[in-house]
Amino acid sequence: MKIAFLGPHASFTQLAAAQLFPDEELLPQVNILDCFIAVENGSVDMAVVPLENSIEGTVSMTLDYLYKTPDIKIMAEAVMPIAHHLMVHPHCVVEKIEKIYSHPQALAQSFHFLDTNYRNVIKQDYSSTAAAAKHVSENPDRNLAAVANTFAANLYNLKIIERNIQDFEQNHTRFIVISKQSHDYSHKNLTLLGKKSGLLITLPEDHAGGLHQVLSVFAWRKMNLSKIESRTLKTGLGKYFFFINVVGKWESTVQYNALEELKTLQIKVDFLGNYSEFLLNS
Ligand SMILES: O=C(O)C(=O)Cc1ccccc1
Repeated sequence: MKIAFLGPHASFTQLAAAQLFPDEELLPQVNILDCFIAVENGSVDMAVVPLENSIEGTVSMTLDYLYKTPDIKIMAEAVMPIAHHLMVHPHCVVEKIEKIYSHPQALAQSFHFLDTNYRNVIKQDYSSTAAAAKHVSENPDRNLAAVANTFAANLYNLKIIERNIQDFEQNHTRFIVISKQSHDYSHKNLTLLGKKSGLLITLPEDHAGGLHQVLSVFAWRKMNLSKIESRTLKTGLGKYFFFINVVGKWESTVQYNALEELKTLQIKVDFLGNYSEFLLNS
């Protein structure tokens, strides 16, 4: 099987993909959109992309493309502890660092550290932490730094000058496996954290109690929600869709009835699947 991931090699997403798919062909993509395109056009069977971080919140690009591609479903979810390190080329003069590159989520997760210690240094968004590390390694004549993981430091021959720079000790990222097939993915060697289902909800129009109606469909069936996130529809200010996670594996008739009730209320539902959540190593 072919599995796309947000690359290049040694990105956090690759570390997740390698644990989820140790025996499959992993194909690095330049950005999250390319992961979705590869699944959409069938050049890969699945892709692994980041969905949410415990410090910085949702990866909005992933949520947006899940919404835009209703035939792409979630097959599994995996949670991985994240540690960020500041790294430079061995020739770098640390006192003269002019720019720090990383994925926007990594820069945000290390914001206070970087703001305190490198206040006057430009922070530059890059497509991934590993791409930032690669860029630093390819520009040895400039005094650049990257925020990335130890695998990237080793692969791109960079020197770690500050370890564990994330602002909070507890730092976890949730990755999802996306595919055009919706069956539940299982993995016998990974720790199973639980089962859940995912839905994207769009209300027909803005009216009093609209969201309450949606929530009541789950509430009276005692379906416990573990996440509800609103995201702009990009059709004007104040217009949103909702990403919802329901905890546990639900009896199919209960789930079917809940989805039917939402449709009766003229609520647009994209059911993303029933899937397992795994714990990964850092
Ligand atoms: O940039 C990476 O390496 C990624 O895989 C995305 C990401 C960024 C920061 C924390 C977790 C995942």
